[in-house]
Amino acid sequence: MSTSPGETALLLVNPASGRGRALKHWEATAAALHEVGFAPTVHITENLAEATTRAANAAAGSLVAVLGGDGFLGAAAAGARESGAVLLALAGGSGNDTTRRLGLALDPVKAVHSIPGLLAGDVDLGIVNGRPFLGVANVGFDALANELGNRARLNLGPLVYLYGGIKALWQWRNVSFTVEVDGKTRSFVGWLVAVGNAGQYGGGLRIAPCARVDDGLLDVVSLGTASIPGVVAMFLRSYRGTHLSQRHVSFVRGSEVRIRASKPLNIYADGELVGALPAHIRVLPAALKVLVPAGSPVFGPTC
Ligand SMILES: Nc1ncnc2c1ncn2[C@@H]1O[C@H](COP(=O)(O)OP(=O)(O)OP(=O)(O)O)[C@@H](O)[C@H]1O
Repeated sequence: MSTSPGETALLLVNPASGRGRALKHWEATAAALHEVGFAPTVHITENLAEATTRAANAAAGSLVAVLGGDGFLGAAAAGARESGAVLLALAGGSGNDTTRRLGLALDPVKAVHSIPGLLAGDVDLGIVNGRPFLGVANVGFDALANELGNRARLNLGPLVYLYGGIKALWQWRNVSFTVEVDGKTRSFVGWLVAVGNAGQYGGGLRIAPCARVDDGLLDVVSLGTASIPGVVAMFLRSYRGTHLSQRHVSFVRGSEVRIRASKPLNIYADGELVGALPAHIRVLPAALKVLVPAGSPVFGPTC
């Protein structure tokens, strides 16, 4: 992205992200924005909705740098979609999965210094029950792990999701899911349904490893009646994205997804609680512009 001296930019900071990680880094991040030619206005937000409003009120084509986690980034993306502002994801959260998946530096200062070499790519936005998301919408065992991780008292960084997953293994009981993808319905008993846009969650789990943000499609990955060792194996393999060929894992791509379950379950998106099933998930192709490095892993052919 080319910049001219004194160019306006917003820096949105979630003081709660990463249990204080964003707060720790915002001053150095603002200074780095100055160094690359911006005159940033900093907003330390009061809540998630403020990220949406601030990004929605930004000038079209202006930079909105988002220092927070996946949930905060998703909220800002919802606003940038309305204004036409260009988003920069800065890792200030616990998992920072979408920032990682886009291929950006995890050090916010380094990411800002890389701006002159970044490109503004058109990125799809997922919408689950009316709420926009960039990364993954998920329901089942992984959503329970997310919920239990959010309740952890200790500051565990990305390990918070591992902690949540271990706790969830003892609590989860398989459910009967009905999943419709572009009109084709499948019912199965199992562990989870994850709908990927950027496709990564949980601090490094590439649950939908073939997901691209520029294909106008969602990658739907389900896990059926695997044993506990089978589930653990799947999650371990998902760090490398090699789990799709595993028994009980199914993968289908489409633009509209409906999910129901045999008992009340909550669906999460970008690590945030959306609400209860049923869920209707769709994709808005090329909905917003996001800064990415050339050769970003979620643009162009993946697998
Ligand atoms: N002042 C605030 N501004 C914005 N969000 C806030 C604020 N206080 C608490 N939150 C909560 O922060 C959560 C979003 O956190 P965020 O995604 O930025 O970080 P994280 O959960 O630590 O990281 P990750 O999602 O990458 O694992 C939301 O649930 C939101 O309600």
